[in-house]
Amino acid sequence: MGLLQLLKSQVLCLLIICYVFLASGLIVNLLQFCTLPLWLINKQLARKINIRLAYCISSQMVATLEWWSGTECTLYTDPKTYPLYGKENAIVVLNHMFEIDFLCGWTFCDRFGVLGSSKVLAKKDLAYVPVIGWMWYFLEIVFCKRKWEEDRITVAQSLQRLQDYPENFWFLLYCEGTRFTPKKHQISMQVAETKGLPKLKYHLLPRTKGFWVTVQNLRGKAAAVYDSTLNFRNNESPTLLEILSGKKFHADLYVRRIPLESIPEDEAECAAWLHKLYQEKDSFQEHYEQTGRFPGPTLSPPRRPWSLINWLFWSFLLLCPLGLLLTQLISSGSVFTIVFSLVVCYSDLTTQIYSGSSLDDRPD
Ligand SMILES: CC/C=C\C/C=C\C/C=C\C/C=C\C/C=C\C/C=C\CCC(=O)SCCNC(=O)CCNC(=O)[C@H](O)C(C)(C)COP(=O)(O)OP(=O)(O)OC[C@H]1O[C@@H](n2cnc3c(N)ncnc32)[C@H](O)[C@@H]1OP(=O)(O)O
Ligand SMILES: CCCCCCCCCCCCCCCCCC(=O)OC[C@@H](O)COP(=O)(O)O
Repeated sequence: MGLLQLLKSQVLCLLIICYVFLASGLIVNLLQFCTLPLWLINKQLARKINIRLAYCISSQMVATLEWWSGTECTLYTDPKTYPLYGKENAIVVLNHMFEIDFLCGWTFCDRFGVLGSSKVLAKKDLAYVPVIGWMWYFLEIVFCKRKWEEDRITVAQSLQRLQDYPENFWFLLYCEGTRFTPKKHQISMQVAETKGLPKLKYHLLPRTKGFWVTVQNLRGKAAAVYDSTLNFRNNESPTLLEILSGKKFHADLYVRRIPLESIPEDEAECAAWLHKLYQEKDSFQEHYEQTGRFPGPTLSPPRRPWSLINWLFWSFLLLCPLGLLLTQLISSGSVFTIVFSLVVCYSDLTTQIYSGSSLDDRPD
């Protein structure tokens, strides 16, 4: 482990990153709350302001992936459709296998200039999470209770509201509905069997209702479905904690652009279409497993400096007063200072001693 890597893996760094994220996030949430009266006067302006405010939060997580951990992202896609990305509204269908798959999605959103406005069909519980959930409320994120009797009305209504959305967005749909685990896979393949559907090896059986309602309600607004399949090199499954500790990974994303008009309108036909799509996605994963790459040409859309600039701005704004406070406390020699310093040093030390990486790095 290099010196820089060792520095990045310190608990103190993690605490600083989380402090900046939470403090800035709550400030942004407050600013978003202040835009409430504007929604009554000028809705489109309120939406545009909220897109920029949301960028302040989500781009910090993108910055940790791109600039702090240095994770690289390669896109496998048709060069003919590449110029359309970010220039049109799209429904993104992504496999849900990794803890940080949403973060890789955000990274691509940033690279194509749609990070602030991008949306997801998210479970309702996430709406109550401070910072991210509250930010989503002002971004008009679509929430579902995973109770179709209720969702069929509320999800459709939320999607209809996006018809006059003023900026381009990508709408993310995890059709599997939950993250892949062997247990969930086993159950969903039992469902596949009872429905007479072919088995999937790398995906859960997709839930078709959310896809159908999304496609139907975004017709005329979204131009295409981006069928996206994500994987990490060397069979790795990165965690958020590893990213925050500065560990580097390499993500590969395979994207196919499918015009929305080519998707059937009838619910049953649309469901059959989605099942076929997941069988194709499964074959792409099989290809990746066999060859270590997805089919087709690769492109590497460059990371942009804005996420880093935003992160540095908030860090400067929030760490300067904290630094001044700590300097004052240290010069006063209070009991709090000593106890706080000891706790931080102790936790750093124990992490170093017990973490697998430091043990692995010892000479034989
Ligand atoms: C160029 C670059 C391109 C791309 C870049 C990539 C991405 C970037 C894009 C945007 C990023 C933006 C934001 C991302 C940020 C963060 C995201 C983070 C978090 C969100 C994650 C979530 O919250 S996921 C959970 C919520 N979402 C979903 O659940 C969606 C899928 N679900 C549905 O669609 C459901 O149908 C529903 C929710 C609408 C309703 O659910 P309900 O449970 O009521 O109904 P079902 O669908 O289950 O209907 C019952 C039918 O299901 C069958 N069944 C039963 N058991 C199973 C099983 N185990 N598996 C499959 N099917 C099952 C049952 O038999 C019923 O069958 P029917 O024949 O009657 O339909
Ligand atoms: C700068 C960075 C600092 C970060 C420090 C703080 C970390 C805060 C992290 C907030 C991340 C919020 C993004 C939420 C996305 C999580 C994905 C998710 O939750 O998917 C749910 C699905 O799978 C369904 O789950 P199940 O209920 O089926 O199981």
